[in-house]
Amino acid sequence: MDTEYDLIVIGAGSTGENVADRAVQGGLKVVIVEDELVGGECSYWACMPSKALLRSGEALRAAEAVPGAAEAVTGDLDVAAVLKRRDAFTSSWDDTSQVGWLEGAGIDLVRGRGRITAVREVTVLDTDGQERVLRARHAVAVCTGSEATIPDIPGLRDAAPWTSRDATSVKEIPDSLVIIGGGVVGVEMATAFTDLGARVTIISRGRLLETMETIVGDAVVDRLRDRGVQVMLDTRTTSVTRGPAGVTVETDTGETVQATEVLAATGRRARTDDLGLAVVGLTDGDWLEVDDTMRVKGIDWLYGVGDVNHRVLLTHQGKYQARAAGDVIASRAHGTPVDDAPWGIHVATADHDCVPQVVFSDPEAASVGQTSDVAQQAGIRVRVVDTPLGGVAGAALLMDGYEGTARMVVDEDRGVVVGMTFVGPSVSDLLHAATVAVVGEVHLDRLWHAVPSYPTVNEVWLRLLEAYGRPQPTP
Ligand SMILES: Cc1cc2nc3c(=O)[nH]c(=O)nc-3n(C[C@H](O)[C@H](O)[C@H](O)COP(=O)(O)OP(=O)(O)OC[C@H]3O[C@@H](n4cnc5c(N)ncnc54)[C@H](O)[C@@H]3O)c2cc1C
Ligand SMILES: NC(=O)c1ccc[n+]([C@@H]2O[C@H](COP(=O)([O-])OP(=O)(O)OC[C@H]3O[C@@H](n4cnc5c(N)ncnc54)[C@H](O)[C@@H]3O)[C@@H](O)[C@H]2O)c1
Repeated sequence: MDTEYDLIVIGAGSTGENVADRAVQGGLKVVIVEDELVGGECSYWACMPSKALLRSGEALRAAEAVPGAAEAVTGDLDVAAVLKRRDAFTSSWDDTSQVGWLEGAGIDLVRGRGRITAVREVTVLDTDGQERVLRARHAVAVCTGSEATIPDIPGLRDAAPWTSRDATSVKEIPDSLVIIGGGVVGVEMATAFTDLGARVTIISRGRLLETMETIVGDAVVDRLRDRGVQVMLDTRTTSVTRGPAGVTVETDTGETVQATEVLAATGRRARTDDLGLAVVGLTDGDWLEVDDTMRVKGIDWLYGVGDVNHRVLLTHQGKYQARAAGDVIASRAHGTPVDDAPWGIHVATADHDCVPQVVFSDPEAASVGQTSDVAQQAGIRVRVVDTPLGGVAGAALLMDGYEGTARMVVDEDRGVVVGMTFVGPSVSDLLHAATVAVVGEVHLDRLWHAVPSYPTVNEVWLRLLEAYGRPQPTP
């Protein structure tokens, strides 16, 4: 195999695959280095298995809320079938098909642990202890992602805590699960393991889903409690001990929780510990600080793309960055013009204020852009418009007793939507229209002409515009 390439990509997760693909399409010779499974976290331990664990419960609840279908539901979830479907989505942790995709895309693969050992040089240590030195003519792209943190809570590390990987690859559902952390992983896994029959406690040091509008956390807390989950807010975990019967978790409110397993869902750290960053004057273990073309600040041949740059820890946003990075690496290699002005083809401008995200909780939450608080802190003159989703004909048809809320955040000076949040069943399908409105900075006057189809839940757009009020021509 060759040892010299135009571009070396370290990490074949969804981001690395896309950087490599775009660079090959741009005419570069590219190798990708992967230590575990081609496809990375999203395919095997994150998005896909977690959503597979959640989907069956969601489908069951949807059927139960529609008379006629509800009568046909005669039992509980079939847990074995749910896990089998999850295994199908992870290809039982076998990456053969994704390796086939790399081959088809013209990307060379080297398996092993990559480490930067000199300028534009990566040394790969394979599982047999053999080293191979690869050299890049133009660039190295670090796409090594992130991993779960285990917080410094007394006793937690010794209590064999689960991380998200253990939760999403679970083979046997524990009787009970205590989750530390009220972010996205905590909330989604509380939902999934409740669906799958575990008794769940979630301990959050603040609210749930704190980075979203408060309407989201409030709705999710109510629903989790309705479904028997013990939700402990504003509560710190002070110690964890494991005994023969499971774990005992102590908190600063004096409450104690006993459970079979404990899941640490307290965020992520960069996977850069053993990457040779010190060789190029950076600090091992740090996130990579990059510009909008994903180039590491101060090093013209090094790029950091996806989770590892800590801009936005989401698959779709990593892939978006990857399209910009793969294209700009090719342009810089060929000496062709670089379009790095805001919203140019070689930058990931949307990372700053236009990020869409769906949380697959019960009820679902979907948001894009700035929350009202963030917009206000940014100095925007904000008007917030809330409307209930249940009053929309499409929502009433979707299920009996539909409850949800939509919140529109308007920049009053520019007359555009800068943020949108939906919380309610199946709201993920409403999100992309909001993303287009926010990214496109579509003026509210023009949005009145974007007519939502009747009777779909999208009619909530009309309700929001009516609540905001239609500007009238001046006499
Ligand atoms: C439980 C969970 C659920 C999630 N659900 C969603 C979701 O529904 N939607 C969404 O958008 N996002 C979701 N995310 C976030 C998403 O998983 C990440 O944003 C995404 O996987 C990041 O992709 P990446 O390519 O940057 O990193 P990764 O997918 O982590 O890929 C990095 C790759 O680099 C490899 N690697 C690391 N170091 C080296 C090295 N030195 N040498 C060689 N190879 C190396 C790793 O083995 C890995 O394959 C979820 C995250 C979690 C934890
Ligand atoms: N549907 C999705 O898009 C999806 C699903 C899961 C994960 N993800 C992504 O994966 C990333 C990781 O998710 P996550 O939930 O682990 O992180 P997160 O940042 O969303 O939430 C972490 C939670 O842990 C709490 N926390 C942090 N340190 C703590 C400590 N020492 N003690 C107690 N609590 C502590 C935080 O207050 C927060 O509530 C997120 O950035 C998210 O975007 C996305």
